[in-house]
Amino acid sequence: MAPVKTFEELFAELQEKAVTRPEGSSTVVALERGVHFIGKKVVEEAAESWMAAEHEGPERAAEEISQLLYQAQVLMIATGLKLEDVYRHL
Ligand SMILES: N=c1c2ncn([C@@H]3O[C@H](COP(=O)(O)OP(=O)(O)OP(=O)(O)O)[C@@H](O)[C@H]3O)c2ncn1[C@@H]1O[C@H](COP(=O)(O)O)[C@@H](O)[C@H]1O
Repeated sequence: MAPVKTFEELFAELQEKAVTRPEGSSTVVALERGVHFIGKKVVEEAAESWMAAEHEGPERAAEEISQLLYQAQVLMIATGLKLEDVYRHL
């Protein structure tokens, strides 16, 4: 089983990709396409999370929610936000 990645670890990984811009990174492609594109992905994954939770069971819901968290992080990076900027509203 692959090691578990935390929310903070994923964010640090994405921040580094945003700086180093490695080839083949889906995050870099999304950042190049911009906030409008990423925003649509957030909405898409939110809808898929809802549908999975209501109709497809917890395992599928977990998969879709992980993608929602990923897309939310990409949106934060595209907007120039750090985790702390969001956490202080929690
Ligand atoms: N957790 C994710 C993650 N979740 C979703 N996605 C991508 O988000 C994009 C949009 O999702 P879509 O649902 O539209 O894509 P799709 O092909 O239709 O997939 P399905 O929803 O149909 O399954 C796809 O390219 C997914 O690969 C992710 N891309 C990357 N990560 C992680 O982010 C890190 C950096 O990844 P790279 O930037 O690709 O190196 C790595 O740790 C990755 O595991």
